[in-house]
Amino acid sequence: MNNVLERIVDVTREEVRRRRKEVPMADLEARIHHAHDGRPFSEALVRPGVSVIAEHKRRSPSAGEIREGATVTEIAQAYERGGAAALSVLTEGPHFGGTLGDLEEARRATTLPILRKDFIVDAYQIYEAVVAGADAILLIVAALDPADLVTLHREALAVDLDVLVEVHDESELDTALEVIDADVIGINNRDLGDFSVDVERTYELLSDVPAGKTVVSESGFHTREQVEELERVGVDAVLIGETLMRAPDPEAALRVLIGHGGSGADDAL
Ligand SMILES: O=P(O)(O)OC[C@@H](O)[C@@H](O)c1c[nH]c2ccccc12
Repeated sequence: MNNVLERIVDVTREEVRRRRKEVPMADLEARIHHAHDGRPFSEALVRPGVSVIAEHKRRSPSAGEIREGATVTEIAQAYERGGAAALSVLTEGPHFGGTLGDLEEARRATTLPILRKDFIVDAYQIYEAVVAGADAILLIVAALDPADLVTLHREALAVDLDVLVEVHDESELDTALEVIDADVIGINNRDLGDFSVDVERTYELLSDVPAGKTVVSESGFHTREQVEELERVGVDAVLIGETLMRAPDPEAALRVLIGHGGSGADDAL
């Protein structure tokens, strides 16, 4: 594992230990039975064209503060009106400024399926996700050893969550396929070791993904042309955060990226 990711994972484990003391796992388990009905996440990604998973992201280690002042409700509703297929809500606190409360708020504000975007290393976080109203979680292959990947994947499916399995290179893709036979594969164009971005990463790995898998390209997208290129090569969905969060009008920006912007709408980006 590499440095930035390693540090975030260490901090996450500490945070989970602290939260576990406040709300014991058994309490969360009891609350799962009263959790909301799920919304179909994976299904939303395989509609015709490239589906957009629009992300709520306040700040990041690479970009610093991205957008201040806007509420989750405003952003999530703008994404829904703009045509997002699903939402991603970053709930990691120390590095991304997110909370589980953000996810709860997004759930109340829209009808879209929601991905809990976080560094999931413990089953406790999966239970939290369900109780907060998530329909899917992210598992990052680079952050987990194979045994933990198997356990967490199984736990998530057992509580009816879909799982987006994130890879960044060929060996991680092999792990995702061989160890858990992942259905939904996220190719992250950003290296979580140094936060450098190269959207070519998606094209390099795509040919190694077997037919029948759902592919999501993640990170670094700014233009309609880039999204069109993904569509041409058969990528199912794209995960976009920063470009939408920085846009003066996130709804208009999303329309442009999806191709529903109309003439002269490029200014929205
Ligand atoms: O803001 P961008 O470049 O559009 O990227 C969104 C998303 O892919 C990115 O936030 C992300 C992908 N995988 C992650 C894992 C943890 C935290 C964040 C991420």
